[in-house]
This record gives sequence, structure tokens and C-alpha cells, in this order.
Amino acid sequence: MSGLHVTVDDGARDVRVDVAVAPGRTLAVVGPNGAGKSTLLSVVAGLYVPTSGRVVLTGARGEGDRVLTDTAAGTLVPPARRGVVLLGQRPELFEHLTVRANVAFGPRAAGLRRADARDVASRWLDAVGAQGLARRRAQALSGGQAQRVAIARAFAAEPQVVLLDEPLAAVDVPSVPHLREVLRRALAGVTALVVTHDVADALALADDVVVVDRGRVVEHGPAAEVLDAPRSAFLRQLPAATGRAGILGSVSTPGPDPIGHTDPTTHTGEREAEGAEHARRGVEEHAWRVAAAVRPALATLVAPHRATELAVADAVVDPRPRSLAAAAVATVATPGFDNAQMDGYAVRAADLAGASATAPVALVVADPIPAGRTGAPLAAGTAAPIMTGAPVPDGADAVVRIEDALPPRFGQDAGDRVSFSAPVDAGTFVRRAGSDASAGDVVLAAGAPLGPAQLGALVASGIDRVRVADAPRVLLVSTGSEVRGAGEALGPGQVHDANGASLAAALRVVGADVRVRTVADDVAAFRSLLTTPDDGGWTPDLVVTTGGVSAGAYEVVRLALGALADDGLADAWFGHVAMQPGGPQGLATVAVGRGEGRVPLVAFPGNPVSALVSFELFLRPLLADATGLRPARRGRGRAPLAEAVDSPPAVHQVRRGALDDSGRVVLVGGPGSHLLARYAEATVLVHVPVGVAHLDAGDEIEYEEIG
Ligand SMILES: Nc1nc2c(c(=O)[nH]1)N[C@H]1C(S)=C(S)[C@@H](COP(=O)(O)OP(=O)(O)OC[C@H]3O[C@@H](n4cnc5c(N)ncnc54)[C@H](O)[C@@H]3O)O[C@H]1N2
Ligand code: MOO
Repeated sequence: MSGLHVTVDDGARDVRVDVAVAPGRTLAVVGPNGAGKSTLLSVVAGLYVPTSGRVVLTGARGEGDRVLTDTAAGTLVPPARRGVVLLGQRPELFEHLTVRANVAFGPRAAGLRRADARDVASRWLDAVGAQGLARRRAQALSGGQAQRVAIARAFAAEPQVVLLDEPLAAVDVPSVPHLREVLRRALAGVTALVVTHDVADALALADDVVVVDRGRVVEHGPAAEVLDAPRSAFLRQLPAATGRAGILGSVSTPGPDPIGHTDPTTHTGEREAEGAEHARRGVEEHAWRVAAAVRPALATLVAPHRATELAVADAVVDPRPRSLAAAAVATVATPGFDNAQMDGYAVRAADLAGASATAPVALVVADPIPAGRTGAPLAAGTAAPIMTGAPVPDGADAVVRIEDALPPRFGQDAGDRVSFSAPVDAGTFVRRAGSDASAGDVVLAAGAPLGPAQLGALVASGIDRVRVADAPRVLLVSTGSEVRGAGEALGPGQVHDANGASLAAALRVVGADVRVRTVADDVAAFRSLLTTPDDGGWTPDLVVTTGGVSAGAYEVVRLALGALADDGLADAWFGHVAMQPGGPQGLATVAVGRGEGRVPLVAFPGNPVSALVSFELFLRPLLADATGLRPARRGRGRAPLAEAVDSPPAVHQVRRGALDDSGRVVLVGGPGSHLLARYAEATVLVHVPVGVAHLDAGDEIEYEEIG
């Protein structure tokens, strides 16, 4: 993997930029039209030679630099040999080839054998959700399908650098969120330059951002920082300039900190009535802000004072999601000795060198070797019956399967004869000592999840204790004076604490250490819950609340965080996210108990479906990454709808559904955010993106598995 360094000084187009991308990072180049972004890409791709400039692939780990363009030295490597692929707005596939052949083209050109190239193509088609299209001709694809295939083709070629030129600009609106996610995953660890006018793409895809305006770099830095505290005129006027506001809901002006508490809707709620509609935050933006607030807290779980030692045997008895805080090193080799891969005869290959069907070689049967025993050294001219897993005796160097011996069954006595009608290569059906891992090998790297295969590998390698990341401590607070504990008798207007149950369970499934509290609509009580040290020094890494965030008169979470913010003990944002259910949301960092520093607080709405859907969208992926839950992401797919669906186009609607016998998506229950019993029957969440008002039966829709 190379990095990239580009310098361009071009009089004709008045572009003067110097841009570097570190190996494995993605740099977004944003700026107004005509700013010089496309010139930059054309220069890197080798399609435009500037008056003066250099393009260098900077070597990683000891490889040298590779100069692609150097106007002073007269160097210009042709586009096809630069190790750079360009993914533009339009897919530009080979129309007459099948989808698979299109994607396999790059790997074939790089010298892979046909079968291997097909494997690579299949993997990438899977990754972009286009496996079903493999046999179609490219000319038969819709625009969105073709762009998906073009993404697979670009990455399958394993280029040194990927260039993306407005990769989502020409895609039909409903496909954008899915394709953006596909791109985001594909870009992990890849050196890439993304040119976009869309801040949502930059936020989702890039590690770093440069802003180019009138041919000059006017701003440069990590994406989160630049987009959060923009200095350039271009970024500051972004809400107006965001071409795709409809996808995310309007992207609010990035505030000066990750939680965005200077958004138009603040904890005071003052501007909400007048500005609620256009102040809606996009789902992706909120997800990103929650991640920015929560990830640093979760990162401490592997710190020396938090990581703990765990007996592997205990993890086997209680296999909850966990990840390693330190690498695990094998104390014994696996296998520990050369052993038979098949039931058969241990032989000396040299004894069978002359064997053939017409002239079989007969050997004397030696004593049998069952698994768990070491046989005597094998004498020349003899064959020892051996069972799968038994140590291959000294002197023997191959195993012949019992099916290939004459007679083809066990039961011969020692001293009888057994014949072989073919020679055998030394090493055949012998599993070599250490072929899985040698003593001293790292069996599992730091960060590895501790799932079934990993626990088995640890035991096999003689490792009985490991260092694991601590479980994230989550304080879950159900708010509402009407909320009663599970099983309690209900008075008029009261409800049972469904959120305390569903969210506590959801948090524990992902491996969190959860404490659940309920608190009435009482600001002082809520404050004291956060600020009074209790629970024997147990300080949460994360606080999750439900209820008390919308526009009512007793919004305890919003009011308490507002008061804490006024006292300098919190930063808080409350407002609307362009989703349904789960519109009203809050995000804060707050001083908790005796803990040093601030703890992230994620406030979900009280309606039970809203709270659980919000958890699925905003917290589950973050916690899964931290705890080692596998799979870390729910399975996603696209399938035709069994029925028509209507959705408010201004919001991303999340419906509950199930797949019917013919693989179509059936909706379960209506859109109402109190329909938890119906949610309980669902097996998928169904995503109706922003901008979609109606879909017909048969139209494709994205779903996400939940059960
Ligand atoms: N005038 C407006 N009213 C509402 C708006 C709005 O924008 N303007 N948004 C609506 C939406 S959408 C939602 S969602 C809710 C969110 O309200 P809160 O988060 O403040 O939640 P509460 O009012 O406390 O409760 C809502 C609902 O959920 C029930 N609930 C609360 N906690 C639990 C629990 N632990 N277990 C089970 N059920 C719970 C509660 O009894 C209410 O029925 O606001 C809308 N209103
Ligand atoms: O957005 Mo609320 O969560 O529908 O009921």
C-alpha cells in the first residue's frame, strides 16, 4: 500500500496545490465547482499533464517512491500502468461483457489465473450486494446497479490508489445511503482521494479533508475537525451548498464540537418552534456525532488499568462478547507432532517407489498405532495401520488411505501382508507439527474477538489466561413519572418500564455491563443520579436515557442537561433527527459522579419502538466494535416489497418487517412508535430513505436483520 503526494502548479488552469495522502487513508477534496478538484484528479490519473507538477506514490515499509508524473524530468507513466483507478460519476463498464467479467478484468490484467480472478470478482460483488447480477451483461443494468458494479471493479483491481470523482452524484436518490455505506467499507485501509461537493460523503468516507477554492488549498485537516470547526468560506456556508440535503435531511451547520451543541436547536429549545423543520439533523450526521462522542470513552477499555485477566475456561463457560487487550502467544505447537490426516497405513514412500497396478508392492503389516499412542519406529519394508490424529512413527514419511490399500480394510494381523498399487509422495496425508501454529506464534492479535473459534484456538495452543478489554459500563436511565417497574401494579396513566427491559437486554447482548435506574420527571432527582457518587466506585463509560427529550413541559433529560450545561458541567444538544421513529434525540457529555472528565450521554425518546430503533442505529455498531461482538454488523440486503409503502419524504423511516417465503419484505405493524408487541414479531428493520414518499409492491427496499 502506497501513499500519494501530488504537487500541481498549472498556469493554464490557475491551480496551485500540494496534497499528500498517507498510506491507507482517504482524503476528501471538497470545494465549489471549478475550484480545481477535477484538475487534481486528472493529474493523478495521468489524464492531464500540468505545466509543472509531480505525482509520486510514496512507498510504505521500505519500498521506494514511484514517480508517475514529473514534468521537470519528462516522466509520464501511462494511465493504465499507474496502479491508480478512477471511479467517476458514470460507471463506464465494458457494456458487452458480463458483470463478473467486468469485475474480474482488473485482477486478470494483474496476472491472476482465471479461477482466482473469478473468486476475487465474486468477493467484491458480494461486498457491494451485486452477486445476483454476476451473469448479466453490463448494458442491461440500471444506473444504480451499474455504479455498484463499477465500485466492485475499481476495488477488485487492488490499485495502489483509488480516485473517486463524485462517486454518488449520478446515483438515484434512494440508493445513495446504501452505496455510501458500501464505499465506506471498501475504503477501509485503502489509499484514496475522493472529490465531492457533498459534505455528507466527506463525513462518511474520508479520514482527512482538504478544501480547494479557486485553485488553492484553503483548509486542511482530519475530517472530524475540519467539518466541525470550518474556517473556509466554502464550508461555513455549507447548508446552502449541500447539493444532497434531501438525503440526510438538511445537514446542520457543523458546530464547534463533536456533539454539535451550537446547532440551531439547543438545550434551551428556544429556536425549535420556528426552526424545527430545517434544523433537522440527518441520520448519518447524528450517527457520526454520537460516534465522535462515544468512541473515545470506549477506547479506554483496553487501557492497562481497565483491561483484566481472564481464564479461558471461564470465557468458555460464559462466552459473552469480549475482545483481547493483548496478543495471545502459543505455548505449544499445533499440531504438537506429525500425525496422520487419514485412517490408513504409515509407510516409507521409498518402499512404494516402484508400485503400479500391474506390479503392486507388498509390505509386512506392523503393529497398529491408535490416536494417543506413539508407535515403534517403522522398519523398511513394513506398513503400520494408523488412525487419524495418531503420531506418524519415526521412519515413516507418508500415509496411504485405507481405501487405497489391498485389501482396502483394517483387520490384518501383524506379520500379514498388505499391497499398494501406486507410489506415494513423501508427506502425503501427514499433518506437520506446527502447521497451524508454532510455540511462540501470536495465535490471536490484540483486538481479536473471543468467539468459539478463537476460544478453541487458545485452548489448542496451550493458552489458559488472556488479557481482555473491560466491558463498557453503561448507566441506563428510564425517565418518566408514569414509568413503573416490571410487574408492579399500575395506577391510572402509568406504564411498565419496557425500555428498561429492552435496552438493558440489547446492551447486555453486545457485552455491556449495565445498571438500570428509573427516575421521575424531576430535574433535581435526575441531576443527583448523575452527580452523586454511588455504586461503590462504579463509574459509567456511557449514560443512555429514554424519555424526556421532546417538546413537552416536563422534559426532564433536556431540562436537567440544560441546567448542568449552565453550571459548566455538561455540553448538550437536543433537537430533531430526520428519522421516524426516533425523531427527538439528545447528545451530551456530562460530568458524572466522582469520575474524572466527561462521560457521553445519549438521550433516546421514550416511545419504546423509538428507543430500541435508536439503539440499533446509533449505539449498537459502536458497542459491537468495542466489545468484539460478532458479527459486528447486522446482515443487510435488498429485496422486493410484498406490499406498497408510504413514508414522509422528509424523514428516514424505519419500519419493522419480515421476509416471506418468496423472499419479499412484508411490513409488520404500522409506523407507530408505541407498537412494541408488533416489533417483537419482526425479523428485519426496513429502511425507507429520505426523499421517498411511496414505493410500490415489487420495488426493492433495504432491510437489516434483527432477529
Ligand atoms: N409537540 C410535540 N410532541 C411530541 C413530539 C414533537 O416533536 N412535538 N415528538 C413526538 C415523538 S416523535 C416522540 S418519539 C416523543 C418523544 O418523547 P419523549 O422522549 O419526551 O418521551 P416521553 O414523553 O417521556 O414518553 C413518550 C412515550 O413513551 C412512553 N414511555 C416513556 N418511557 C417509557 C418506558 N421506560 N417504558 C415504556 N414506555 C415509556 C411514555 O409513557 C409516552 O407514552 O414525543 C412525541 N411528542
Ligand atoms: O420519532 Mo417518535 O420516535 O416517532 O415516536
